[in-house]
Amino acid sequence: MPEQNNQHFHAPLNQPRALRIGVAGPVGTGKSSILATLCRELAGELSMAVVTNDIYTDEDARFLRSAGVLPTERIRAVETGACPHTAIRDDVSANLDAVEDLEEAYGPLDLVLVESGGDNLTATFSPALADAQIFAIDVAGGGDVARKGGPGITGADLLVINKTDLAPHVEVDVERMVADASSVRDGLPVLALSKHDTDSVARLADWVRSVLARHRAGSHVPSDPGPMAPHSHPHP
Ligand SMILES: Nc1nc2c(ncn2[C@@H]2O[C@H](COP(=O)(O)OP(=O)(O)OP(=O)(O)O)[C@@H](O)[C@H]2O)c(=O)[nH]1
Repeated sequence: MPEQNNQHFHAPLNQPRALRIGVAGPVGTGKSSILATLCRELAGELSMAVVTNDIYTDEDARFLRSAGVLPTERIRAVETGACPHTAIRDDVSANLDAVEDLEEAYGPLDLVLVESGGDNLTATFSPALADAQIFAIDVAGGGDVARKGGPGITGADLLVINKTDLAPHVEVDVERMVADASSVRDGLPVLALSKHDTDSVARLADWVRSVLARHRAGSHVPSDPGPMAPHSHPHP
């Protein structure tokens, strides 16, 4: 793990703040695992921090701290109370405070990952909180989930179809699921991912690098699929 900077930091005017990527999706689809994977892949080259949202606990933050993927003080938990949507979409102040505290304490940061509380298919981040959004569904939820639509599936900057290693056990055709998802996403990228498949993990990290490059170039929205053309990702 790289040496971490504990000094207080004020970003110079010409330096962009950290890229903020939100990760949302239904309960148990692998959001925390995606954060852990990205920290493992990218913390050697980027200065990173994480904010988790749980309804009543700080369980996701504790999972990430115990995974040892980042220094524990770079992982902050927001307890959202009853409605996880509110904290990431409507009143994002608690999350923004957490992000800004982390930038103040450990900046300059390149990347802050914000995990939403597990919810349903309608969770989306306010653009005031996240510059780009990953939405995670998984094969264990059934092959037809990708066809159900909803703002996460149709509009997230990257749709992850997770746990593809489980597909044979739950009788899901991943290629079909990717095609279904791609057809409702109007060219936005879809990634078939398994934390056990190093090629898919590398593609996930490459997507984040490409979004970061656009962020640094001053382009806010990841408007093109970058290296993740919808039909170009093999899966295990
Ligand atoms: N087989 C397999 N299991 C996975 C994969 N990714 C995550 N899991 C497992 O799925 C379960 C849920 O993963 P989490 O990362 O906790 O999911 P989450 O979306 O953060 O869960 P909530 O925060 O409770 O909504 C855990 O047992 C993970 O080990 C994967 O790629 N393959």
